[in-house]
Formats: sequence, structure tokens, C-alpha cells
Amino acid sequence: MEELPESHAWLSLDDSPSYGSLGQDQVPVINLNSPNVMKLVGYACKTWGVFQVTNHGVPVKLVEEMEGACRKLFTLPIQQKLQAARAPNGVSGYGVARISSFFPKLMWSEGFTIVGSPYEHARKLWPEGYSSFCDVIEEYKEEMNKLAQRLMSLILGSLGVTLDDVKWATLQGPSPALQLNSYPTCPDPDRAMGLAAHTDSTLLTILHQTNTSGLEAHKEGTGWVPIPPIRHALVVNVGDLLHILSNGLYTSVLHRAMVNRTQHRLSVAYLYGPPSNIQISPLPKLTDKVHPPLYRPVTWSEYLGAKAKHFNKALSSVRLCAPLTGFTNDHNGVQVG
Ligand SMILES: C=C1C[C@]23C[C@H]1CC[C@H]2[C@@]12CCC[C@@](C)(C(=O)O1)[C@H]2[C@@H]3C(=O)O
Ligand SMILES: O=C(O)CCC(=O)C(=O)O
Ligand SMILES: [Fe+2]
Repeated sequence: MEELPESHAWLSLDDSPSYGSLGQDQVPVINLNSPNVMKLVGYACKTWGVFQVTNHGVPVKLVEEMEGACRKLFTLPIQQKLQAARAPNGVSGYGVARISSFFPKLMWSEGFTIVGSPYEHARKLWPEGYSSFCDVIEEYKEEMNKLAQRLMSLILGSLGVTLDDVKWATLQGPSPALQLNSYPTCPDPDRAMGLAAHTDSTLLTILHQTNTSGLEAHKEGTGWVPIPPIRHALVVNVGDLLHILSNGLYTSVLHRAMVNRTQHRLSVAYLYGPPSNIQISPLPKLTDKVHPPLYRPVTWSEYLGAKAKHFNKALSSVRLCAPLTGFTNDHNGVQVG
């Protein structure tokens, strides 16, 4: 394709995003073997809501295999991918981003969501070779789960809370989600949007990105800041449920993915939530008369429903005594509703 179709043009040529940071304000990179790692993680969650981790213990080979599986999936012919299309009201499968319906323009990306077992959809993609794909997915989920638990205990620790205060944190969560994203090369990347600005509904999200820039985080007072790929590092996002749990101390970060003219970019997000029947509410240790709980209790599945319905107003929809406002989307075109 030589020209960007109008259906995918988010920005006019003269309102390309301006970066608030001129390289000064950078998303923290944390070595998980640092002696003061808990403090570093807490500070990053408080000031940014996103950070990169190195020495995370996830085998490099497994991440590479996951990336390879992802590349193989997205290079399948479109007819094949459509065999595994997400059902109209379903969660798993191939398709456009779930949040697409909230925007008037189309995003320059395709995705494959895996909740629960990948087998059903994988069999449709690869009637013969599905089992090696599924093996990689299962192993990746297992490793990510270990890392997510470790990060959660650091995060809770940084809030002055122990795993004993949050019994569910040691339980096995519900099947987490894996979101594979593909951003093909784009003839007019300055006017297109790969994945529009959003926060994740999770407690936290762990993301692997290929060696192509595109991911950006929004920081209050600074603007959009690129999160450059670092070899062997993973990106960790604070999600809405952690924002609720920390009574707003740790902010779920607004982020988006831009596209590239010459490089096909891929990312793999592991979306980590609490067990599905557990009510998440601000930690009692963090609330008192001066700091009343800001959110009502909500379960993971209830919150996903709120997100599907209200999108950027989902957090305020569970907020106690506060106006219904969402983040504004000044930087990425018009938003519907
Ligand atoms: C477990 C989840 C979390 C979901 C919905 C469901 C499966 C796919 C996840 C994502 C992944 C891409 C961004 C997001 C905003 C989207 O559109 O789909 C995420 C959403 C959420 O964090 O709300
Ligand atoms: O592709 C990226 O870097 C971002 C993906 C993302 O935000 C998501 O899948 O939730
Ligand atoms: Fe995200």
C-alpha cells in the first residue's frame, strides 16, 4: 500500500504529536538484582506507572521462541488468520483491538488474544503444527506468572503491605491473558495509530517488544515519552486494578503504540489480574480518615465488563463520590463518546 487510507488517518499532517520530553525524562530501567529494588519499583510505580526490568529471570530463549511464534502467526495468509477470528462477543482469537469501537478511525495493527487454552484457535491456524505453538504459549505464561508474582510482592512491599495482608495474591490467578500485537509497516506513520492510548485493566502487564520503537507512555506534565526497546528487558505497566488496590497511589499508565515506515513491529503483552472472584478494593492499610477509600470493591471480571462498556471512564465508574471523567485523548485524534 502506497498511501494511508482516510479510514486510518488519525492525525492531520500539522498536528503530529510533540514529545514533551527531549530525552530528559526517561522511563526508569530497573535491574531486578539491585539491592534496593523494592524502593526503585515503588518509586517507578508512583511517578510513572511504567518501568523496564532487566535481570528478570525469564529465559532469553523462551522470549525469542515466543517472538518467533508471534511472527509466524501474523505472517500467515489472512484467510488462515480469519479462521481463528474472535467471535463478536468473545475475548480470544484474531482481530482488531477490543477498544477499536470507541474510536472513529481504524488502528494500524492486528492482534491475537489468548485467554485460557490456546488450542481451539491454534488448531484453526495450524491444523497440523499447532502443538509446538501451544507449548511455547504455555511455557511463556508460566514464566510470566512467576515474574508477575515476584513483581507483585515487590510492589506490595513498597506499599508497606505483606503478602499476608493480601491472601489472594499468593493464590493462582485466573487464566491470565496474552495479547499478541502486530504493527505492519505503514506508508504514513506520522498520521497513523498502531494502538490508541489506553490503560490496561490489569494489576500489571508485562510486555516484550521487538527491536523497533513505537511504544509510548504518557506522563503528567511531560507528555508522550517513547519507551525504547532494550535488548532482553521487559516493560512493566501498572494497570487499573493496581491503581484501585493502592488507592490511587500507583497510577495506571496511559500508553499507546505508534507505527513505523520500514519495520514490522511485534509485541507480546502478558496481562496479569487477580483470581476472578476476588473483590479488589483499596488496601485497608492505605486508608484512614484523611485518606478515605477512593474506589468501591470490584472483581476482575466485573471490571473488564466496565472497561468494555465505558473504556476510559471505567475507573471513574467504580470511583466513590467523584465525577465521571475520563482521560482526554487530545493527542491521538477524535474520540467517540
Ligand atoms: C484480560 C483482558 C484485558 C484486555 C481485555 C482482556 C483481553 C485483552 C486485553 C487487552 C489487550 C490490549 C489492550 C486492551 C485495553 C484491549 O483492548 O485488550 C486490553 C484489555 C484491558 O486491559 O482492558
Ligand atoms: O505494542 C505495544 O507496545 C503495546 C501493546 C499494549 O499496550 C497492549 O497490548 O496492551
Ligand atoms: Fe496496553
